[in-house]
Amino acid sequence: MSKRARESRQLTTKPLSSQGWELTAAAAGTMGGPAPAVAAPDATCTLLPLTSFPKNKIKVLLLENISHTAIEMFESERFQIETAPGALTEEELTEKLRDVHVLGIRSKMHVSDGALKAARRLLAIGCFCIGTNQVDLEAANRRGVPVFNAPFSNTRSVAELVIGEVIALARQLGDRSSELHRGTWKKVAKGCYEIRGKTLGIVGYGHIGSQVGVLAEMLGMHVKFFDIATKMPMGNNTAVATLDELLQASEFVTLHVPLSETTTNMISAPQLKQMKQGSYLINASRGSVVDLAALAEALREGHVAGAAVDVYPAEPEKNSDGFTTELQGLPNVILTPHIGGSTEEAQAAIGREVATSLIKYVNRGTTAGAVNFPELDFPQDCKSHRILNVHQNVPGVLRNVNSIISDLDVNIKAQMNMTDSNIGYLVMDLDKAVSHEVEAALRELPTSIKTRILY
Ligand SMILES: NC(=O)c1ccc[n+]([C@@H]2O[C@H](COP(=O)([O-])OP(=O)(O)OC[C@H]3O[C@@H](n4cnc5c(N)ncnc54)[C@H](O)[C@@H]3O)[C@@H](O)[C@H]2O)c1
Ligand SMILES: O=C(O)CC[C@@H](O)C(=O)O
Repeated sequence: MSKRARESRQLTTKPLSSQGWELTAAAAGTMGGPAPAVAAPDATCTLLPLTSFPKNKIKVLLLENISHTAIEMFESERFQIETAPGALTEEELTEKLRDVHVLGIRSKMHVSDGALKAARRLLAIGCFCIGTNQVDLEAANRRGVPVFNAPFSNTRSVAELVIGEVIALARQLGDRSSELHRGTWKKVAKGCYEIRGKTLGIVGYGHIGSQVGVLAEMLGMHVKFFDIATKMPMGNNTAVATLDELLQASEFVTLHVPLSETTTNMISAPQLKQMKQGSYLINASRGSVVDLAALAEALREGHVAGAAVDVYPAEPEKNSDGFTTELQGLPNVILTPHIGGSTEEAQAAIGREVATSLIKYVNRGTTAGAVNFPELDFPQDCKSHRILNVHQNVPGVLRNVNSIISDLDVNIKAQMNMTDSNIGYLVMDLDKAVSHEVEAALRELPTSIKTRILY
């Protein structure tokens, strides 16, 4: 008998008694909203507690004005909730994360490996937005923390803003409006155009880019796109082979790529030179995709006739903070404070979507939709007791885990393990509850990163 097996013989199974916090069907039903909340347990599920941890000890920290729809869902779960309107400094976040289980952020809050290291209790991070570049995803993965986002809840809002900006740039609306606010009546047609028949070039033809393409075509524009992946063209949109080809063919260029090594400064002086004389640039992706100094120069020279910019390489953490950019004061430049996805509809939908993912992970260990983690969505048998083990992806982990379990008086009802290049994620359902000593034995395995027993 192995040493581990001998040790595990002393471990016990344990009847679930008053330690369990029972999620009643009524409580689950109050989550509300059109998006599916955590599925209500069926009637038989009330025979066993669905979680073996006191839910009111789960601490949720929500930064950057996350929608009330998310707050209501966490409240229904009876989690403790703390909110703050803006992002924190790294030091403030590191301090706060020491006893937080769930962190919710939007695009401003940078989550570094240093902050994650101190976050010993952190179970999951929710980015209540599309972009996840603000989080060190690799570090979160290595530390066993899945990161969730809302991949398309604000897609339409961004696409509509971009279409509005195409028209606003073509008609110099920003300048005309500011002039009238200052009392200057300047009725001109020079340099103002219809968008019908013009070419819109889309860089990055994913969720947002393709939606913009559909709307632009409905307004009579020709639409071309460039993407590093092969994409199915919508309607009469056509793919081009290179970024230069797109820039040379378009009156309007709009950017919809994620921030990455390949997209940082992808529009800089050489690319701006490739754009047509008198064309327009729109950036509602990420600030560092465009070299703003080069854009300012192209605007001053008149080579670019206007620009609409929603995102900046450095953005203020709070609404009250000051802001400067080299684009301020230039003609026909529309500046917006990163509001592409900021509509009532989008924020409410994002709140529900990301809160649902986080609650499912806390309550059941479901990682479907995580952007940095092996994805497991394991059917729930309400009479099972679930163990979750995030571990290093090395040989022998299952052997060691099973040697702890196999000497107990329990049946393994189901077991699923998914791995990526760094970590593995094991979900195991047992027919009986096991004691905290078993949990501790699993946690102490040298390969274990995070271990939880749910119910
Ligand atoms: N302004 C806002 O408020 C706001 C709101 C939502 C999203 N965003 C930003 O928009 C980005 C795009 O969102 P999405 O939902 O369309 O993402 P998506 O993942 O659906 O699409 C991105 C597309 O870009 C392509 N791509 C990646 N690298 C490329 C490269 N080097 N050259 C050409 N194409 C490349 C991908 O293949 C993909 O098709 C997000 O990552 C986010 O940063 C901004
Ligand atoms: O809400 C935000 O802070 C940013 C939204 C947007 O940039 C996104 O990535 O979804």
